[in-house]
Order: sequence, then C-alpha cells, then structure tokens
Amino acid sequence: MTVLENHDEGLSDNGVRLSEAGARDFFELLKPRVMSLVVFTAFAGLVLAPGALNPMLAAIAILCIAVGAGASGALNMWYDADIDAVMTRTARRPIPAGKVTGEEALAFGIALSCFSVGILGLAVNWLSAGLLAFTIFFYAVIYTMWLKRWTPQNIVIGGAAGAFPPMIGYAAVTGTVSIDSVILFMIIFLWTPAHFWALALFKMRDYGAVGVPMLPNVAGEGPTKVQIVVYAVLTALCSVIPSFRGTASLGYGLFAAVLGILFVWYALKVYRMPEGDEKMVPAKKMFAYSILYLFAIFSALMADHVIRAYGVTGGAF
Ligand code: HEM
Ligand SMILES: CC(C)=CCC/C(C)=C/CC/C(C)=C/COP(=O)(O)OP(=O)(O)O
Repeated sequence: MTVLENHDEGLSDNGVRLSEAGARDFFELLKPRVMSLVVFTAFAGLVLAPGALNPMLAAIAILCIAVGAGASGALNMWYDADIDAVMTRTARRPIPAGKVTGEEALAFGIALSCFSVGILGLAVNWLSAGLLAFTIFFYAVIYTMWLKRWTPQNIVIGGAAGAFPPMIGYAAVTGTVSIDSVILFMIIFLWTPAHFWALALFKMRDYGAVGVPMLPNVAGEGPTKVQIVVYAVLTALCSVIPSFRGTASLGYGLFAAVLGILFVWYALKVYRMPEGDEKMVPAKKMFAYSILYLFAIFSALMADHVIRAYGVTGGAF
C-alpha cells in the first residue's frame, strides 16, 4: 500500500508532493536500532524510580518515549538529508534514497512529537511530558540544526539529549527530578563522547566529505584518542556512584567496576592504535563494546534493584 493511492501524480489535495513510501520506510525514519537502547534506558529509569506506576500507564509512558525518540530521529533525518546523501553510512536512508520526501519526514516527525508529548502529559504527568518535549527539541534543534555543523564539541553538549530518557522514565513514576535520576543522566552523558568518537575515528572521511566538524577531523586522531580515554574513565567512575550512595548494592558496584575497567582498556587500545591505521580495528571494537557496556550497566542496575526490592538475596550485599 502506498501513500499515493488517492492522489493524482503524487500530489495531495493541498499540492504537497507525496512519495511512494511504505510503512517500512517511515519506520526507518525512527532510527529504530539506535532508539532501542534509548528506550531501554528510559525503561530502566522507570524501574529504578521509587514507587510504582500502574502497568498500563508504564506501558503508555514507554510507548510515548519510544515514539518521541523516533520522532526526533525523523526530524534529524529531515534536516540532515543533504549530508546523509553524501556519506556512505547514511546514503541509503529513506530521504536520500528517494523513498520518503523531506516534507513527509518533517510532517511525520512533528506529528509524532506532538502525539507522544500530548499523550504522555495527559495520561501520566506533565513533568515527564515536558522533559520529553525538551529532549526532542534538544536533539532535533540544538544538536542537529545548530551544534552538529558548528563545533567539534557538538556531541559533548548534544549528548545531553541522549542522556535524558532515564530521567523521563523516572519522572513518569515520581513526578520529580532527583539526584538519582541525575546520576543515570550523567552515566549516559559521560559515555556518549567515547561511544561516538570511536565511530567518528573510522568514519572520518565521511564527516570530512560533508564538512561536519567532528573532533577527529578538526583536532586530529591524537587528541581525539586522549579524549576517548578521559571520557571512558569518567564514565567508569560515574557508573559505580549508585553503590557508594547505597541505591545499588556492592555486587552491582563490583560488576560496574569490571565493565568500566574493560571500557577503559578498550579506550587504551584505541589510544595505542597507530596514527592513520586504515583498518581501525580497535576503534570498531570500542564502538561495539560501548553499546554492550551501556546495555549491561542499565541491565545490572535494574537486576540489582529488583533483587534488593524482592529480597532474593535475603538482604543487602
Ligand atoms: C549525541 C549523541 C550520539 C551520537 C552523535 C551518536 C552517534 C551514533 C552513530 C552515528 C551511530 C551509527 C548509526 C547508524 O549508522 O545507524 C550510532 C549507533 C548507535 N548508537 Fe549512538 N550516538 C549518540 C548517542 C547514543 C545514545 C544516547 C544511545 C543509547 C542510549 C545510542 C545508541 C546507539 C546504538 C544502540 C547504536 C547502534 C545502532 C546499530 O546497531 O546500527 N547512541 N550512534
Ligand atoms: C526521548 C528522545 C527524544 C530521545 C532522543 C535520544 C537521542 C538524542 C539519541 C541520539 C542518537 C543518535 C543517533 C545521534 C546521532 O545523531 P547524528 O545526526 O549525529 O547521527 P547520524 O549521522 O547517524 O544521523
């Protein structure tokens, strides 16, 4: 089925050009693979918050965060269609591939943003809805339209957008922002540079071709590698804070410490990688491990919380 079916020559009643896009193309606009981890961290925020949300409302909250995150991805793809068309990694995305028009992606992104924020506010609470709206705005406008093409610190500041989801999940349950949700935010915020610059190192040519000032292109490989090590250390330190605060067990702290040491170890491998290395194997491994790392940290926090809440170990560690 296509959107064209009721329209002559691909024009809608108001003259906007429509493509022959299918549901799959619109689904791709939501950046589903990246957003799956975003939604997972939001779910963790919901689980880790004190108190509980009615299961139906919890499901609505997660759905709204998933739709809002996807909407911000569609808005990012609408604005970045010009550079996505040039980079090999992104050239097959729905807009540069000619499957979805820019207007469709923009309308889709705006509609889903309004829908997700509105439903979250009406069904759950307006603090979480406000945070969701701010996160969409931060990623689509502050990061995509402003920082990304302007400064090599784009992802350090812009990374805040990806760090908000657990705070949104937490606020959905408690109606508040607390120090514990700020710590979840900080783990992702400090993780993002190491996650992204590892990828940017082996995609330097792509970013160079479109003039996006990613750190490896502007500062060079050496300073980028140093920054990757610094942020990996900060991430590892931040991820054990819940144990020190007593909101997670010592068992979690030890697990997070091992994962963190591995994160720093991968970063050091990147640091020692020869300048100009064509294959960039350590950077590719670091990028892959970064995803596993965040997934494991949030899984461990949730498992620890559930074990402590239901007394499976018969008490605190
Ligand atoms: C400003 C912040 C971030 C930047 C610039 C960034 C950048 C990227 C890029 C360019 C990719 C490759 C995507 C592709 O080609 O499809 C990627 C992959 C990925 N990112 Fe990030 N990322 C950021 C934050 C996050 C956050 C906050 C999460 C989750 C919490 C995340 C999770 C992922 C995942 C799961 C993948 C792998 C997707 C796949 O398997 O194709 N990223 N990231
Ligand atoms: C709830 C909510 C709104 C969540 C949003 C979460 C968020 C901001 C995730 C960032 C993920 C991401 C792929 C960034 C890369 O953007 P890019 O444009 O630099 O990467 P690209 O070149 O692959 O498009």
